[in-house]
Amino acid sequence: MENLQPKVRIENLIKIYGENPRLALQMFREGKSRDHIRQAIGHVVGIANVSLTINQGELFVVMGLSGSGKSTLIRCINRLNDPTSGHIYIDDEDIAHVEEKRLREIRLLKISMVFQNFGLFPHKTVAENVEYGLKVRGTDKTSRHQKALEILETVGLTAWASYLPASLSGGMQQRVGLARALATDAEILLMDEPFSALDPLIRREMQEELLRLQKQLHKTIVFISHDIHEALKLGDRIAVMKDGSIIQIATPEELVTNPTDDYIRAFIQDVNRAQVIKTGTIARQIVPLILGEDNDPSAALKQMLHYDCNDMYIVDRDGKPVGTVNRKTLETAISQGRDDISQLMQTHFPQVNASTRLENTFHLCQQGLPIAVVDGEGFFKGVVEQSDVLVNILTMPN
Ligand SMILES: Nc1ncnc2c1ncn2[C@@H]1O[C@H](COP(=O)(O)OP(=O)(O)OP(=O)(O)O)[C@@H](O)[C@H]1O
Repeated sequence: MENLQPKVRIENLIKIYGENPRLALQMFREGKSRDHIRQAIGHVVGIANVSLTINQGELFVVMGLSGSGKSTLIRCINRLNDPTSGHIYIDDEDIAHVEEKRLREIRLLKISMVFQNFGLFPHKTVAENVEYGLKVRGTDKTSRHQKALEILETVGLTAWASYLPASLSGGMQQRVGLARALATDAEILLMDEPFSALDPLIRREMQEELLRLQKQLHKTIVFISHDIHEALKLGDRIAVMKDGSIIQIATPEELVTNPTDDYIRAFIQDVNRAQVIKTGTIARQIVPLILGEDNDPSAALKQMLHYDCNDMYIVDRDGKPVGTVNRKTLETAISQGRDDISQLMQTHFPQVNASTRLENTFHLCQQGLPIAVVDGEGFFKGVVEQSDVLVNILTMPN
């Protein structure tokens, strides 16, 4: 992501549950362990000194096993849980220390929380349900109805606007709930395991729906999940929690390629890495030959020897790949005194976008040539060899 703008900044957050959190806080600061504090005075350190920044427009997943502190963390962001110590800045305003009145305004205007069952009102129509968030924010009737219809169209439920939720299937009701959360003007969405009660098929549908809507809406989303596959699919970044602390914050790719410890490794051991790693990440950066400029076969051969490759890419003057040249072909051409590379070029070659996951690059390996990796505009970014693809799919990181 470019131009990262912090939206939520958490600094040294500590949340302790119990009668006397100050005493427990003191013990914690003296270096007593979470277990020790629980055994000694029965207090639970829910969040044990967490700092992190969530950027504007980011879908930030908080993942961890049951009891690791995910809900506690997300509930501190809108102060459903009062932090014991630390700061939570939302747009540079410390929500941990604002007065009640301002807190209510922030909750109303900036933050929307989505729970597991979405809690639709059974006696309100689908449209009225979607409008609800806007209604409590004081949006007038015409505008909120208009907005509700727009968002219902986005989730493909326009025809159901005047029905009661009970007339819709479970999956459709979930979509209404999601539409309601997204229809509010809240810039920050806190989603606490919203899809975990759904059957796998609907769950996948909802995940895709969320990703699709997020592309249009660019909300800042904090999404809790205990499912690594969901986290990897949805998250721009993922924070992995354990015992109230954050063990690693990383992009999905970093997490599967560079886990920091055994706890993370255990999480990712069953992950299909090919579905996560982008081809661009493993591309080798090489300087290709430029058509019309690098015409000398001997110089080209030298370049190939430098990279120790058998096939070299040729790009046009804009930097887009146009073909490859083979080492043997070059050697033969040199021995025959031929000197124009464009005559030796093979114009059929495999090409893939840098953001393509390895699982969709795999089939290109069969062509026997290194694969040209290009960016969104088609400019040459590097190559991947068949062996690069296989090694990255098959090898677990250390
Ligand atoms: N109201 C509470 N009173 C006392 N302890 C609590 C309270 N809420 C949470 N805890 C404790 O804080 C720790 C973190 O709980 P939290 O609910 O944040 O974890 P979680 O990762 O969201 O778990 P789950 O996935 O099961 O919802 C746990 O040890 C839990 O027992």
